[in-house]
This record gives sequence, C-alpha cells and structure tokens, in this order.
Amino acid sequence: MMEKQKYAREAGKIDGYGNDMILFEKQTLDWFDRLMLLVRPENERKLKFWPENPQSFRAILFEYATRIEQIEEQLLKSMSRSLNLEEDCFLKQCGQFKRLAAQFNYYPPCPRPDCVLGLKPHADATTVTILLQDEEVEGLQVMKDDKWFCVPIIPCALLVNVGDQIEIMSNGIFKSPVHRALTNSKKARKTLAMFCASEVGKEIELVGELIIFTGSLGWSDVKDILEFGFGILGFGMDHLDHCTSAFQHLGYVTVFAFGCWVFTIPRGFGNHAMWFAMGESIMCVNT
Ligand SMILES: O=C(O)CCC(=O)C(=O)O
Ligand SMILES: [Fe+2]
Repeated sequence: MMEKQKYAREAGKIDGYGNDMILFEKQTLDWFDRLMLLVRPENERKLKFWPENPQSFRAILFEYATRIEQIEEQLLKSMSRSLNLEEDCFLKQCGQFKRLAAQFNYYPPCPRPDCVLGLKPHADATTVTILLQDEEVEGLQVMKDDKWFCVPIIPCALLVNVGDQIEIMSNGIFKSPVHRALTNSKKARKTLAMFCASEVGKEIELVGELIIFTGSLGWSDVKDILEFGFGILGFGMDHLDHCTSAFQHLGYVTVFAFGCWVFTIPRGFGNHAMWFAMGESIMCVNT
C-alpha cells in the first residue's frame, strides 16, 4: 500500500493511483482501485506517477502502448472501410496528437457481490478502448436490449470496446455499449484498459456521407467528450445519453440505428481476424 501511495493521484487530476473521484455527497463508490497513466501525447506524460517497481514496468508499457496504437489505427481504418468510406476518415478527425491512456484496474474480493459493483454502468468516451482481461476471473458485462450479458474470457485475446467518439463519427452505426464490472466474493480481478481518444480540443463530427446512409442527423462538432466523460463518470451513466438530452435542447436529433458492437481480436499483432458480435449475428473479418 505504501508503494501505491507514492503514486497517489492529486486532487482533481486524472493521472496516478486512486479510487473513484468523489463528485457529490452520497455517491455510490465503485469497488476498485486504479492506476491511470497518460501515455500519449508524450510531452504530457507525468512520469512521476509511473511505478519504478518492477523496473521493467515503464519499458513494457511504452512497448505495449506502441502496439496498441497500431491496433487502433488498423481498427479505425477497417471500420471506415466496412462503411465504404475513405479509410482514414475516422483517423483524420482524431488529429495529430491523439491521446492514449492506460488504466490498470484492480477489483479486490468483495464480501457482498450481490449488492456492490466493481464499476458502475458507463460507456467509454473514447474512439476505442482495448481491454486486456483478467486471465481467470470474469466480471465484465455489456448491456444489450436492456439485459446484461457477461463477456467471456477468451484466452490470449484483447477485447475492443467501441467508444463514444466512434459512435459520434459513425452516426451511431458503431454503438458505444454501456458496460459495467461485477465483483467477486473470492477472487481479486485485474484488467488493463487502454483508452484511445482524439487530440484534446479537436472537434469531432459525424462523417457527412453517413447522414444519407442512416437517414438521420447526428452529432455535430463535439469537443472534449473525454473530459466531459470523466466529469460525469461518478454518476454512472452513458455520456451520450446525457449529452443527447443537452443536445436536443439545441435542436439536434440523434438516432442510434443499431445495437451494441463488441468485438475481440486475438492478441499478436500480425495478420489477425476480428470477430464482430452484433445482435444475434457474429461475423469474422480478416484484416
Ligand atoms: O475492468 C473491466 O472489465 C472494465 C473496465 C472498464 O470498463 C473501464 O476501465 O472503463
Ligand atoms: Fe469502460
């Protein structure tokens, strides 16, 4: 614990070790600890929060982050191509100084898993989140048609969660699913979430061609959704639902045409296949 406290998060900041930010009285707290480290842009890294023990930690995280960025790039290109769009149309919107943050989640055993959640229902305010799941302990659930579905552990696979930024750019064709983490009475659970997001302050918007495709107006000129997302995470909700009501006052209409998308890619960074689970159907795409 003393070692962890050396890297404790400062009040109101995001980097470092800690628990939920307390945003209001009587907030329901999540049953987890986390270490959050901004990895890119490089000049914004705060190395004082990067553990020095084990010694290899920093080098491994740098290497892992580089690979994750390659995966994100391939994914964003593949998703654009799958919609018959130019392959860099999502990437272009992310700007030159894309952000990448690593969040190490630790869920200790909890005596009352029936009444305590590891992580409240939320959607990620990212382009995509790439999650390395615990090798043994399940806990992640995704909401679809108002029901919770357990995400299985697939050995040697990374889970890719579409985030709000891609939901916005794709006009809801790729939906950012609401998800949560359960607790376990006997075993601790560890996961590593890599949050990929656009440059700070860069406006993102739905890709014009998709208005015809979905027959709806969607998001326009959304900026800094990640900060907004962190701001309301304590409430445990879907940022876009929250934004939707705000935007409707401004005369925007948002239609999310499809259900949630979750897909996994086997770890290993050569030629890989992606499995898309959408509603009842599963497809496999070679990239
Ligand atoms: O730990 C998990 O399974 C989910 C983590 C997550 O959703 C997050 O960190 O945003
Ligand atoms: Fe999440």
